[in-house]
Amino acid sequence: MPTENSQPLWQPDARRIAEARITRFQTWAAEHHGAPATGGYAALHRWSVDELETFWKAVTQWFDVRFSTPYARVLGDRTMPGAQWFPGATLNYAEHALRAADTRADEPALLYVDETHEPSPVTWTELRRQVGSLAAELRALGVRPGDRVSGYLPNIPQAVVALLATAAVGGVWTSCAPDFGARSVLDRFQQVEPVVLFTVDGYRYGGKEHDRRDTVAELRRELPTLRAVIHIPLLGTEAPDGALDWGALTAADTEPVFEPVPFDHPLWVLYSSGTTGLPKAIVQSQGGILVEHLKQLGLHCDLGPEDRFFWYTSTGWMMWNFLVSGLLTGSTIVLYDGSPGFPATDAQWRIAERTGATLFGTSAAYVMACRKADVHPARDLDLSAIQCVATTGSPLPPDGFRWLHDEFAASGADLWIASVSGGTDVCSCFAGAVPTLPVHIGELQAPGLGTDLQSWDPSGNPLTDEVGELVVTNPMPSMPIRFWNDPDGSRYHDSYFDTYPGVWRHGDWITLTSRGSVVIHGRSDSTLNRQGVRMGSADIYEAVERLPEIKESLVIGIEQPDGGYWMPLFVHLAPGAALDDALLDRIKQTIRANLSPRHVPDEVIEVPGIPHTLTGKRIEVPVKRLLQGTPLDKAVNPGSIDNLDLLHFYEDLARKRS
Ligand SMILES: CC(=O)CC(=O)O
Repeated sequence: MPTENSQPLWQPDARRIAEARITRFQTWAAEHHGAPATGGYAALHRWSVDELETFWKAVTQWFDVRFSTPYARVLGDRTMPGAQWFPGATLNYAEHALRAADTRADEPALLYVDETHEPSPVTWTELRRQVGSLAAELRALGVRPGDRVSGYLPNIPQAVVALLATAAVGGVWTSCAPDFGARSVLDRFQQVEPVVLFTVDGYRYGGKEHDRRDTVAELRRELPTLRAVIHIPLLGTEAPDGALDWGALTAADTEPVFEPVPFDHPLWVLYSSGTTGLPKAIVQSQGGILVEHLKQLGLHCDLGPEDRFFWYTSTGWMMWNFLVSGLLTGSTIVLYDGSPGFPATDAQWRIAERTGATLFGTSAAYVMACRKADVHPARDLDLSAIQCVATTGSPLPPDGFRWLHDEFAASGADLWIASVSGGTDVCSCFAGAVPTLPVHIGELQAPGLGTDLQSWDPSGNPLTDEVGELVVTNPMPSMPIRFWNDPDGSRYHDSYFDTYPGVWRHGDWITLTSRGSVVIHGRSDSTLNRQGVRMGSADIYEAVERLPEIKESLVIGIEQPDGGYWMPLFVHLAPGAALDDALLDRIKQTIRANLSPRHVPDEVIEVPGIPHTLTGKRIEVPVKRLLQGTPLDKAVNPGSIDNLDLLHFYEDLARKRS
């Protein structure tokens, strides 16, 4: 597999290698913890998984993690699921995120940018003051450790303040982006029963204002556990009846008080849609996220106080939480609230230029869109501060690597391209950026430290240079401590551990190459994953099948060779119905209003029927495989299908599309 690509596209120079934090960490860990001093990253990685406890102890020391109560040991129990990290320890995530306020008081912690592209700084002192004020108000409102605090907010400074204030009091943060419809938000927030809701009145996107006051009113009606609603007047409206005003709650000059919480105390709930049922409500811990993100951002992304970290994301995606954790490394983080391509495709590059971003993260799809639109960011803009362009959401296709490389090389820049992959489930990366390793086209540089990433065949044999299931054979601190709405842990177990007992199976196809790099090939199950946003097909069925004209439907998503994602919705119509423009519009409108614009399919295709298993389950994976070109006899077991003839339609469609 790796031989076609034997020459790296990029190689870090000696200065970059010597100055990288990961190099300095390795030298220090060799002196203090017995890590290998030679052998480069491969040796360090091997050590980090073989000596897992020593590695994580070293991470806490290197990053000076402040334990309020010391830990008894690093790993109490390493069984997955249920590994116990740093038992006995207490600490607080928010305290670490605000540490740079002690030394860089007047420098920006946040650079906020809206669609005017004018950056507004929030200094470390100001961020710390607002968090202090809001944390005191949350306590006064009766918020106690473990209470859930929710945000229906765009990517604005107030969202960061609310997350940190919640963490400071030991509350559990959870957020949805305001382009989510009421049903999507309620499917998430009703599971966790928040006591506080932070909300905007609306948001601006693509040059337009989107008033969300009706949705907010619906959320308030349908979330009976709310004790307080805090109104952030992004569109300038008055706080509705009974809502508190953001300005009043963040006005005091109050030092934050950080609740020392157990290492495995919940920090936040993230959501990830599976194929059925409500979105999984994934709970990650304060300590687990703290150490994983210090490792990932401080060592792999090489971020520190001199950096400006910009990742294009919304609050509904784990990359937002990852971006906020940039504060842990003392970096300034760049928050952009707006359309990725407004007023033109190059918008994100312009924001990177205006903010002096040193690490610019985006989706692989955005890179491909720029290439297609003939954008020349490095030629037309001053991007000299950028050291690294990172991508995620889907694997960066080879043409994306070449385009980025050539664009920057032509302007004399030495660009490190990091394609990274992980997921909401661990709020981090399994593989991706390593500043000291070469980059090969189409490949992630290497598995992350402390992550025993492997590719397994169905019998659990490790594969090299062959496609297999992505598995992680050791616990990672940011793996979920549990799912919120899952008292016996069965949904958590079934999501990752039912294929290979005791081993995390992620649901991606992966190749580990013999040179140590990684190729991700897309989902190995039927989860929809559109540029990193995972969606449940069941949500789409529920919305669309409310229309009387739709008898049944089936949605799949296919990763395209150019990095795009094709998400067709197949509809079997009720007798007498016709898929005309009016019905098409209503289908799209229903999905947009009930779920979100991201759920709207790329195409709606009428089909003679939806195939099922003999037990009546729609067969999404076989249809996906047929459309990816797998022959029918390999895509399905014919004996397990209720109406095999229906599959010929999808087979024909695949032929026509190829
Ligand atoms: C890091 C990631 O894997 C982000 C995503 O694509 O969900």
